[in-house]
Amino acid sequence: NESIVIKGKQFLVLKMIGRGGSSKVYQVLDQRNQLFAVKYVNLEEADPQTVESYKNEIEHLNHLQQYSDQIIKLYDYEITNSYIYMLMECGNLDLNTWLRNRKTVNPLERKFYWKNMLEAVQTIHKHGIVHSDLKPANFVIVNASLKLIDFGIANRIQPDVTSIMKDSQVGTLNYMPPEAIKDTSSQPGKISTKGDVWSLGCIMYCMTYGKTPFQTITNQITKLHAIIDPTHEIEFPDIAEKDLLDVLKRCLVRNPRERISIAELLEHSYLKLQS
Ligand SMILES: Cn1cc(Nc2nc(NC3CCCCC3)c3c(C#N)c[nH]c3n2)cn1
Repeated sequence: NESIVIKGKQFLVLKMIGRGGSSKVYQVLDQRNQLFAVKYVNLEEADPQTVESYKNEIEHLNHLQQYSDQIIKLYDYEITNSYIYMLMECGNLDLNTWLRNRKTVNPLERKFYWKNMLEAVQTIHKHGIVHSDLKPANFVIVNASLKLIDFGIANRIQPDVTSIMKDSQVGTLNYMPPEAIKDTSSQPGKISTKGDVWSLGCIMYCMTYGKTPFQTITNQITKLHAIIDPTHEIEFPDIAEKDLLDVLKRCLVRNPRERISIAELLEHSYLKLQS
């Protein structure tokens, strides 16, 4: 097995967890047999703007460590002109893989994961960051809680055609809010924090009904039209947890101004622990 040296510390690579474009994530062991995740980014094919976006993401990740336990721990990092190494805490599994493998979700587990996701996203919003591309692969399960692993700031380095995009959920439209599609200015920064609420609502919809609201529409253009079409009613099959049904309906409101906020979701009766 190969080893990686970060800031003079040696790590033994156990396996590659995932890869996307020019970045790879490894599961590694340090000398004391502690488990870590190392994200490696090859900067050789990255343009200056992309390098800057990665540095920006790392600075924010480093800064937000202190504000919430629902942000992945970043222990160290090394940036050179040709690569980036980020030494982070290692999750047991990402939420996308976990959702795919689980047929049914335990209601209490779902409620706890929802609280974790809200807290993570509230933390980045409080520091002026809107993710705008939230999906299950952005969260990992560490012991019993969910942690956010990226803020959607770093550009996806255009992969060389040979690289197999195993990064499971790159480019999925299933979590995209209507305003991001309709936003004629198409300035990403223009999307408010309410866009992340829509995406979180799609994740919770999937944890409730086993699929995202528009997953059955396979044609991407038809899907985009359905997301923005007010006459296309999203189905909410009846469930025992009426509070959860209310959460889903309030997150999946097409008008961002009428959509529930993160702060209101954290006060919602669904999160009150009795039941
Ligand atoms: C499948 N699986 C995932 C883990 N754990 C894990 N995956 C991480 N990224 C994964 C890369 C592939 C796509 C899904 C996220 C990171 C991480 C970053 N970035 C920081 N810590 C992590 N821990 C164990 N199995």
